[in-house]
Amino acid sequence: MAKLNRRLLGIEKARSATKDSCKLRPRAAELMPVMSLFLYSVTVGGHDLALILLLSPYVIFLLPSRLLYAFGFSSMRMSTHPMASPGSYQTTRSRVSRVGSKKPYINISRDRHKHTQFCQIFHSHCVSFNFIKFSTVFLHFESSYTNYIVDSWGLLLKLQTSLRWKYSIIFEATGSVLSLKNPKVIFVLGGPGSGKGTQCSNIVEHFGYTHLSAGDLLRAEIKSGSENGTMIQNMIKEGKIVPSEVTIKLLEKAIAENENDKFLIDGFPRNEENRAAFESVTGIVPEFVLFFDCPEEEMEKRLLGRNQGREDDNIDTIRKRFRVYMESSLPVIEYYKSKEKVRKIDAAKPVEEVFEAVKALFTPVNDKIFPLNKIYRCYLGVISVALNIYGLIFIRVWLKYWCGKEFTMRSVVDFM
Ligand SMILES: Nc1ncnc2c1ncn2[C@@H]1O[C@H](COP(=O)(O)OP(=O)(O)OP(=O)(O)O)[C@@H](O)[C@H]1O
Ligand SMILES: Nc1ccn([C@H]2C[C@H](O)[C@@H](COP(=O)(O)O)O2)c(=O)n1
Repeated sequence: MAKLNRRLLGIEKARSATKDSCKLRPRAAELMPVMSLFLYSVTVGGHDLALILLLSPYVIFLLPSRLLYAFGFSSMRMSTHPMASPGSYQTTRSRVSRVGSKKPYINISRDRHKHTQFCQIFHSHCVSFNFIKFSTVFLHFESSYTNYIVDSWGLLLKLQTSLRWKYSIIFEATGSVLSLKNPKVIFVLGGPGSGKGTQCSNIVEHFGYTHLSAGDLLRAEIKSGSENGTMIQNMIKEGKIVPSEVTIKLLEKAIAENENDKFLIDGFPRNEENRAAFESVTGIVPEFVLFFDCPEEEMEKRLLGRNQGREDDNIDTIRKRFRVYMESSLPVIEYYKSKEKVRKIDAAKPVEEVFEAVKALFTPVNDKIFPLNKIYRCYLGVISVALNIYGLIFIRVWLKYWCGKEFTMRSVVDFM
């Protein structure tokens, strides 16, 4: 029970982080012109203009759904959903799927034990909400008295055990809690000792990303005394790649528990299996792959001089890691090259020079042409609103004195 509570707490945290990031969605930049037009129309422009604005597709469709989304409401339009039909469903530790179907639908996040149940859907409907679609499904469990609620965030709640059915909202996605968080992910790849960790620290400092090192997460798992600890330790000692399932679970948890939505995933994916499994489990496709290219002799020199007490920084393991890198990790880089996602950096240069090259990739094009800090951006926003209003007043005056017409939507349309 305590374990379940801890798990719930973690998911609850992920849920609030997701909601927080959603709250930021309707951007000021997006709202400003509409708000200024609206302000103008209710104060100076006349009621018919305000009415037309209120009836605009943006205000009718996008704004309410964005606001609802921001506040976590759901109900919108009902429709039928292929999944939401009576039938037999199988729940395992982390999935609910129709019996015989491989496609996972929800993250049920039950417990550590492989737990399979069979359930029957006896009522369901589907809700489409903006670009998200989820279904409300009542499940009848044939083999268990334990009932849970699974909501669209992958949240698990315990129902009264007297109830024999289960109410759940199935989020049509990849089956990961991360589907709603929709984080921005950059994979950081390169040989052992190429300087991935060093440069990630610089990126975190300058660009507000969260750094997740797959190697660090695995080492922390060993230290935590988890059941996988010994297996991970042995594999790292041998320079081998830990099974994807283990690493992905650690990454998923770290992303879900972090409030940030921008992540540098360092040292992952290390092989084709890592890559394919991560994409299919989380549904996340990287923005790009930052590839640190460095000759082996230089990497070897750096690793031998690292002095961080890492068990795998000895010449035997280093050689094994190089072999695994050439055989398993380079094909992943080739794969992303074919997708035009690789940004290659010459990592043999001194740290500062490497970071200059990295910085160029992270600096938005606008900032390169016209660097503005936040205060100047605010000024610019206020100026653009003022110009909007000024422009409208100008059109109004111009219409009245030169064309002899009142400024209504009709007169603007007639004029055009
Ligand atoms: N450009 C550089 N020039 C010289 N030394 C560097 C450079 N970048 C990093 N180093 C040093 O090389 C060592 C390895 O760097 P770092 O830990 O960043 O590599 P890594 O790619 O993250 O390694 P691993 O894959 O083993 O975790 C560190 O001691 C670091 O200080
Ligand atoms: N995706 C990954 C990342 C790392 N490992 C293991 C094997 C590596 O030798 C070790 C250290 O990683 P590093 O800190 O050098 O990035 O961790 C893995 O199995 N799978």
